[in-house]
Amino acid sequence: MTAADVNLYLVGFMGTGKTTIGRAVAQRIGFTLIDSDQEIERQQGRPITEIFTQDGEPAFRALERAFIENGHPAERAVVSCGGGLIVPAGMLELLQSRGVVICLHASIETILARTARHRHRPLLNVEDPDARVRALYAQREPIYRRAGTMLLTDSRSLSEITGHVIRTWRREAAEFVRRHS
Ligand SMILES: Nc1ncnc2c1ncn2[C@@H]1O[C@H](COP(=O)(O)OP(=O)(O)OP(=O)(O)O)[C@@H](O)[C@H]1O
Ligand SMILES: O=C(O)C1=C[C@@H](O)[C@@H](O)[C@H](O)C1
Ligand SMILES: [Mg+2]
Repeated sequence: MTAADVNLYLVGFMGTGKTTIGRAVAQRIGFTLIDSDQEIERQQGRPITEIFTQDGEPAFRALERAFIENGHPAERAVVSCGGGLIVPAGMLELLQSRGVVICLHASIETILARTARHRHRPLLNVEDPDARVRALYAQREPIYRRAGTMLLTDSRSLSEITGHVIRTWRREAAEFVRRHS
């Protein structure tokens, strides 16, 4: 594999911009964009909220693992990962064995603002979504912090973040190929 073909995995908390940035990055570098949430919904023929209510969160996490293990291309893909995909043990290491992992970060205030208007995130369909976001953010921060290069997205334009992600991916893809050759 050459560095120009190495997959890019975008991880991070809900609302950090993985889907939005993933789309822009894939377009710029000519890769296929795959959003794990959208792909799982397509395979299952039902929205994530329904998977959570009908089968429970552990069933959804198993679908995420199957998607990473054998449900996406091994090369030339930008994979926008669901916000909790790297939380279960072993998932981060699995991603790191397949390509470059970049974590998008945002402050809690920014996340609250970006997630406030949406109802498609089952974990936030509760009486007090702000409290839920704060609790999950605190619980997961240590996991995101060790998930590869972390890029801050607060008050940065989409094009600035996209450029930064692409430069980081280029540098780390070269290292990835060196390590795996
Ligand atoms: N840098 C940014 N500046 C302003 N708005 C942004 C930025 N990044 C993302 N947004 C907005 O925040 C919202 C959430 O973004 P997006 O859906 O890409 O996040 P996500 O990380 O994919 O979330 P999830 O984990 O729930 O899938 C969208 O409305 C998007 O337009
Ligand atoms: O942070 C999470 O656990 C989630 C984030 C979304 O991308 C979806 O994968 C789902 O709503 C769960
Ligand atoms: Mg998304």
